[in-house]
Amino acid sequence: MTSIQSLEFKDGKLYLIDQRKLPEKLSMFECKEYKDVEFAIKDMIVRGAPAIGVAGAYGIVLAAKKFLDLPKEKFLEKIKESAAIVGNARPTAVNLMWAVRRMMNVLEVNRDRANSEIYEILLDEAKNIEKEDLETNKAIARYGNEIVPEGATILTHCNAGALATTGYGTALGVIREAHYMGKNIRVFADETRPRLQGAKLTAWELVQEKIPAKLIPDSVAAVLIRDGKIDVIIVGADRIALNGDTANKIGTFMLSQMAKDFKVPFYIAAPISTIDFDIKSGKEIVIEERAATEVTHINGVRIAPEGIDVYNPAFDVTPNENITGIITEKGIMRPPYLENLSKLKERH
Ligand SMILES: CSC[C@H]1O[C@H](OP(=O)(O)O)[C@H](O)[C@@H]1O
Repeated sequence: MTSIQSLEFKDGKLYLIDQRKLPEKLSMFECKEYKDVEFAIKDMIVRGAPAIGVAGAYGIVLAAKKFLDLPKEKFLEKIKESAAIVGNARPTAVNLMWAVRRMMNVLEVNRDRANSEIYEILLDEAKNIEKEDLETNKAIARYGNEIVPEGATILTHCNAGALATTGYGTALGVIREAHYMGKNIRVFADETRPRLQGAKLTAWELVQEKIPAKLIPDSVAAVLIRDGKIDVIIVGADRIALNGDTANKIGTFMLSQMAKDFKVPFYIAAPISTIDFDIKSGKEIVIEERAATEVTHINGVRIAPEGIDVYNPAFDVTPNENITGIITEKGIMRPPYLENLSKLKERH
């Protein structure tokens, strides 16, 4: 059973697996204050929607610690300023702002308490968010296995594993669970250019646990789907609109279109905290654009000529009509998504 834990809050600091250095090196990045957390999210030391949400929550705890000795009003003001900085570190994954808002609600409710009490209450809330995430992933894994047949070949994209969450994973959690249930599954993992989360992170998780898998260049997926080699596709998500349109790592939309054309089931695995109940369609989702060097370089080595322009959107939006189902901790959501996802609001 996996024991990969992407982060840990200990002795008043947040420790993150430095995912930029995997698979060659397993090392921890230490966050002493909220600005370290902002940097870690921006530079993808920690990445993956649920993981950056939990990291963001602990960033606010670190802010409370930093400003503890200020007069009350200044203390509250500085925490709110820090929360805005951490919450805006990356725009697409809704979990970051969801976690920040949840922490701010707790701050507001307890604003009249002593600063030291507020610090402890915020720390407890961040720990709750972390604990709930792991429980959520286990529930997603159980429900997800309703759609994984014995002996299935599963295609996944990017990393929606233990490293993208506080543990176990979402899409990769379903795959893990199927493996541990003895379903004799095998995996094709897209390398996922340009940041190579599949090659560096998903492959690492699969190898750690000896889950039968093959790493493929992204462009191989279409041939496997066309040739009937894939039984089901399961990917993660960064933001889900109420109509089911889903933002996920760039390349997901292309997979979903191939799946639709060749009638391969295509599932999103995500916690309810990844649903944005304030937007009705994927058109409203902000897609993060990242640095050109992510495309022109690999591990710091230039592979494209100086002077070439680059377009590097980190995500794309899969239209709801391409999605067979959305696996959540409350069950598998099916179309009509607007009706069915809206019902989840009160359960969240
Ligand atoms: C379990 S959410 C994982 C989700 O996040 C990844 O994006 P990034 O690596 O840029 O944080 C990717 O979209 C995954 O599906």
